[in-house]
Amino acid sequence: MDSTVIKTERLSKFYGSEKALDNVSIEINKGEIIGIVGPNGSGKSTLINILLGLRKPSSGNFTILGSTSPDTIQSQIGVVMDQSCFYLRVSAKANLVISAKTKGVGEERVEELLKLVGLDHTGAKRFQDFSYGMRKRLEIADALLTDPELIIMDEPTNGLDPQGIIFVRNLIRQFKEEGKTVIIASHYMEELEKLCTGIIFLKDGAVALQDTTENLLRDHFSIEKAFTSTIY
Ligand SMILES: Nc1ncnc2c1ncn2[C@@H]1O[C@H](COP(=O)(O)OP(=O)(O)OP(=O)(O)O)[C@@H](O)[C@H]1O
Repeated sequence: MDSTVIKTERLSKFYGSEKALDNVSIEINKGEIIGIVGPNGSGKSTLINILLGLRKPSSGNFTILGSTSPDTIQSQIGVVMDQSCFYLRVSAKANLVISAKTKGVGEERVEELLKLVGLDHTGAKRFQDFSYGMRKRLEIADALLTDPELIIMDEPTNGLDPQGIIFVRNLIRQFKEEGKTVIIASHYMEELEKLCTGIIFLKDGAVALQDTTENLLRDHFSIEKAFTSTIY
C-alpha cells in the first residue's frame, strides 16, 4: 500500500502580487508526526489552508490521502485550527451530538470523546460560558469524531494551561502509537522536538529545510539551533 499521505509539487500561492508560498514540494508519509515551523508570515497557514481545500494554489499540484480534492475526503481529516463553529447556547455534548449527526457518526462516539478530552463533567454548561481551554478541548473532540487518519493542528497548545498542554501532548503521542499521521504548525520548538518525527522549516513561503527530528538533533543539538541556523 502507498504510504504517502501528502505530496505537494511546486505549490505556490500569490495574494495579489505577494508571494505567500514559493514552490513548496514536500512529502509526508503515514505515521509521521510533522512539525511545520517558520517565522510569522512564512506561509504555514496558507499551506495548511491549501491542503484542506480552503484556498486554491496559484500553481502546483498536491494530493492528500490519495485525493486531489480535499473536499471529498473531509471525514478522513481532523482539523484543530481555532476555527470551529459551535452553538453558543448549548452544552459540549449537544454540540458534539449535532456535529456527529452532520458527519454521520453514532452518539456513542460522543460519550467516548467527551471523556477523552475531559469534558464529560461539564453537564449543561453552555459553550458560551466555556474557558478557552474548554473550547479547545471541544474542538479536538469534534475533530476526532470520524476517527480521522490524518490530523492537522495549528498551534494546538497555544493559550492552554499546563494541564491542557500535557493533555494535548499526550494525545499526540497516542495518535503516534495508533499510526495516525499528524501535522502540527507551531512556534514551540521544544514541543515539536519532543513530539515530531520530522520538521519542515518554512521561510518566505519556501521550504528552507525538511529533515527527520533525529537528523536535525544529530546535526544541530536542538530544533531551536537548527531553526536559527536555517532561518537567519
Ligand atoms: N487572505 C490574505 N490576503 C492577503 N495576504 C495574505 C492573506 N493570508 C495570508 N497573507 C499573506 O501571506 C503570507 C503568509 O501568511 P500565512 O498566514 O500563511 O503565514 P503564517 O506562517 O501562518 O504566519 P503566522 O505565524 O503569523 O500565523 C503573509 O505575508 C501574509 O500577510
